[in-house]
Amino acid sequence: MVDEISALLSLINTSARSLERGYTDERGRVPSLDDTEPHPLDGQISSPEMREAVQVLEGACAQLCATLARPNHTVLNKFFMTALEPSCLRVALNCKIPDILQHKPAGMHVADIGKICGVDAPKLARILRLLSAKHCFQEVERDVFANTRLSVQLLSANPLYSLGLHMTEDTTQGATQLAETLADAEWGPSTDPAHSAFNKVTNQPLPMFDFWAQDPEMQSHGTRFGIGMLGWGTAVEAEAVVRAYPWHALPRGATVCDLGGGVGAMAIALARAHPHLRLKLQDLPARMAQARAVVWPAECPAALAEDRIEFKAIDFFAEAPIAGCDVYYLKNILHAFPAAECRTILKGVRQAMKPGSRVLIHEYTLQTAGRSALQQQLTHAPAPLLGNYGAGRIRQYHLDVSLMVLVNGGERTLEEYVQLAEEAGLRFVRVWEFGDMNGVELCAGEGEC
Ligand SMILES: C[S@@+](CC[C@H](N)C(=O)[O-])C[C@H]1O[C@@H](n2cnc3c(N)ncnc32)[C@H](O)[C@@H]1O
Repeated sequence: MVDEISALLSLINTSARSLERGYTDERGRVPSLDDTEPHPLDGQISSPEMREAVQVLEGACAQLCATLARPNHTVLNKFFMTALEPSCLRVALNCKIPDILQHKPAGMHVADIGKICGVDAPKLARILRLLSAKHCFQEVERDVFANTRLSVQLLSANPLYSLGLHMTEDTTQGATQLAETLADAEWGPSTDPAHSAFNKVTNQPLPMFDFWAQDPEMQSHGTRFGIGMLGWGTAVEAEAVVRAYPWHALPRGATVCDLGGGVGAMAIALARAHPHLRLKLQDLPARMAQARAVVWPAECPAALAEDRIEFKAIDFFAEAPIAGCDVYYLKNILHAFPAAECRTILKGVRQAMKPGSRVLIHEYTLQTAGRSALQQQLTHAPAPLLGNYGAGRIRQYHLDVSLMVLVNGGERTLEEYVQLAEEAGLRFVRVWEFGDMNGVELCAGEGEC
């Protein structure tokens, strides 16, 4: 045990020093929690070294604390009581407290904050104090609160604010019915997206996205989810794929179909970084209209002017995507659907492929205990950390269960993706590690791949 503790301390030391060096290389200073101006690195995709160091640091700190603290203490602190945190955060978000505290480096008395947002000041102080204990806000003197490096991420202009509202409301409320949903004889084993904990709590029969689209009172939830997804993408550094996959090796004029690409967040990143590619964006008609008329003219006019982008509406359950593309890219699509629907989508892609086409599925690939031949291809944490980095990669499991709560969906393991692909006539080529999520590359299952 002493050896394990020394090894964990050594991992903490090495990873923390590595992060310190990563920051100081850029601007000569490690950011402080009190900083309310972003560090230049905050808006950039992390280097693989810094990303790895954060995962090791978080995993090792959590493992060390779980090892050395009394177990009943840890169960209370890390599992039971944390359930209150989303509710406290929701109060702060509803009140837009980060906005209220903006440009107030010396802080503001809670009596004044309470007056602006109409919440009882003594109660608000207790909520802000709890959040301050985790560095989201700081109590600079008694009852005077200021922003921190974390709370400025929740300014209402930041898409993370919308994500926070969605998670602290839709997800948190839905999660209260998870145990009841799993215990339900019909809903427990069901893969119907309308048999979710979210449906139990909202007591209505539509899958979440349809409910938001069809009920006028719920449309704001759909809108904030859409904005929130931009915040999610930035926080999880989804754009790492733009540099980490060898798009540059594709010949000039090679075609990439972003299937279910929404308004094109990823296609825009690709079009900007790799102007030699021709992009095809496919999604439901409303998204295509929004992409063509609003998003691309503002975000990527060069691709429009140079005719490097084509928009084509699709229902991927009813038809195949544009035929003959070099790469079919599917990000965060399959995790929302049961296996039968995924096979339909992938068979459509298979039908559209030409010899040499590739499919790139960009999702989390869940790491489980044990190391199958396929799982060997994923990076494993250094001992004595859990092989999956434990708390250092907790987001994949959080998202997996969020999907279960909201739409009865879920993330998959690499083995499950490979099986789905084979059932659709595709063959596994390799897995790419893009940091948070991974890319599962497939080819048409015949001839040379
Ligand atoms: C979670 S979003 C992912 C969007 C994008 N790939 C990304 O990662 O930002 C799922 C996308 O699938 C699209 N979608 C859902 N059902 C569809 C269908 N039947 N045909 C085409 N697109 C669909 C949605 O409109 C949405 O844009």
